[in-house]
Amino acid sequence: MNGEWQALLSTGVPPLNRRAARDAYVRLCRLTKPRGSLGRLEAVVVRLAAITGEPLPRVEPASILVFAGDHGVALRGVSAYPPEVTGQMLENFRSGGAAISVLARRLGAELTVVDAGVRKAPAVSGVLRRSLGEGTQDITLGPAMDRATALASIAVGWEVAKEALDRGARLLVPGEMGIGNTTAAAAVASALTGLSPRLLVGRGTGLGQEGLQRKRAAVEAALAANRPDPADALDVLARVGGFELGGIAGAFLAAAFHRRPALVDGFIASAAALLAERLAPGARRFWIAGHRSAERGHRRVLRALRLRPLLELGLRLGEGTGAALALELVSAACTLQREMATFDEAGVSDREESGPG
Ligand SMILES: O=C(O)c1ccc[n+]([C@@H]2O[C@H](COP(=O)([O-])O)[C@@H](O)[C@H]2O)c1
Ligand SMILES: Cc1cc2nc[nH]c2cc1C
Repeated sequence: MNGEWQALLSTGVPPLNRRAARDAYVRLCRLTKPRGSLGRLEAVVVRLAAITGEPLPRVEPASILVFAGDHGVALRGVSAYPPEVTGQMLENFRSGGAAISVLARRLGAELTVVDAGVRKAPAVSGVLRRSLGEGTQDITLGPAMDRATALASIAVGWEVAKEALDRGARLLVPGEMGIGNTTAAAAVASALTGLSPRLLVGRGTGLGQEGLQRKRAAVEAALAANRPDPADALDVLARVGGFELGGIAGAFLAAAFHRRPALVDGFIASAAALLAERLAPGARRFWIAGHRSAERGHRRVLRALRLRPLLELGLRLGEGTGAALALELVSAACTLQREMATFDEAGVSDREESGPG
């Protein structure tokens, strides 16, 4: 278990490739458009070049990795849906009926579904079995898992991501499924940022006012019962996190250490990204925030990550859906960089360097 990833982690996050970033920028300036007129798409291309070392970056094939895990705290009325939905959705992901399955097909992206610790996983083929238990323990009473299991959950994510990269994936989209996981993600985010649970607890799958109060109390109870150490991200994951959060964190780390971009999805994926950034400071520079979800705390978690989302569509689904939608734009940005004509090629006059007269 203490494999490649822990050795790499100790070497620190690799540097960005400034030369490739500069070459990408120079080409963007030569393309037939007013300078800077593709706005944030230009920043995306420059960032992808810096990450991959390729001035003409490509993001296809992309690989979507959905990590599923259950949460003991889900039995405390903190979600609008019953906990068995997590396991039931595994079959739906696999058979192609879930939102992320549809988006993956549209994008021509590979979709890998990982059982990282679902309580009653259906016996279906096509789901990677990497289960670390039948859901976490109830975090309002004690730790979600022990420290060794938290490490193992990160290793699962790293290994699944590494396998996708070895199959040729050029970009990763880590997503998740887990009834109750916005409670765990809020506790993780509160522990890591020091912000009050009040600012980070939202309605998740659609809780009413009473449920929201219960959920806030549950997060406060979890933090009081566990006292996670904010300076030790692994402790935070073990005490108030979840198996799928660890998996996502591992996938984000694998992307950064192998110089591949990853897109950040919603609130849970962002809390996991913050865990990963605390484990390997600077890894955030290898990730692009896809979408800001409607979940209350997401803006603050993105701010802690210093990432600005490409989209704000009000989704609150998870699974990687917001990031998958952003991938359409990221992919378009790369195609523009590769296929647009330069001023020279098209015989179009470039701008005057010094003003008229
Ligand atoms: O990604 C988000 O921002 C997001 C916001 C709200 C809900 N979700 C999804 O809904 C589930 C968690 O919601 P809950 O209410 O059960 O904590 C989990 O499966 C997530 O994928 C996801
Ligand atoms: C049906 C359903 C699908 C989901 N996908 C991610 N979270 C979810 C929560 C529910 C309830």
